[in-house]
Amino acid sequence: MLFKVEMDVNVPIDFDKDKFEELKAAEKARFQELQKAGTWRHIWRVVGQYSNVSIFDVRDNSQLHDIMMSLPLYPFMDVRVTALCRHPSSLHDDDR
Ligand SMILES: O=C(O)CC1=CCC(=O)O1
Repeated sequence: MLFKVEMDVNVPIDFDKDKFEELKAAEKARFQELQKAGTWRHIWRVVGQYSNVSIFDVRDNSQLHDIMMSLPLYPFMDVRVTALCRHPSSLHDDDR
């Protein structure tokens, strides 16, 4: 199942900088693990914002939920999830 996930990262101005760098490194490692597995298919930065738009390919809603809960930066995120399905005109067989 495919989902568009929009993540806005909001870090309190007085949050410990070293701790935040640790969380960012952990987030990057988790992202790259999921990207290699094909689960986190795409990510784009939203220009001018500490936000991204991502496409996830997961088994079901529960798997996406568990992944989101596992993200090190999750406590700082506002997240919007949109379920996607294949467009009938798509040339890509894996759009489902
Ligand atoms: O930088 C972000 O938008 C948050 C994030 C998601 C994956 C990653 O490496 O950083």
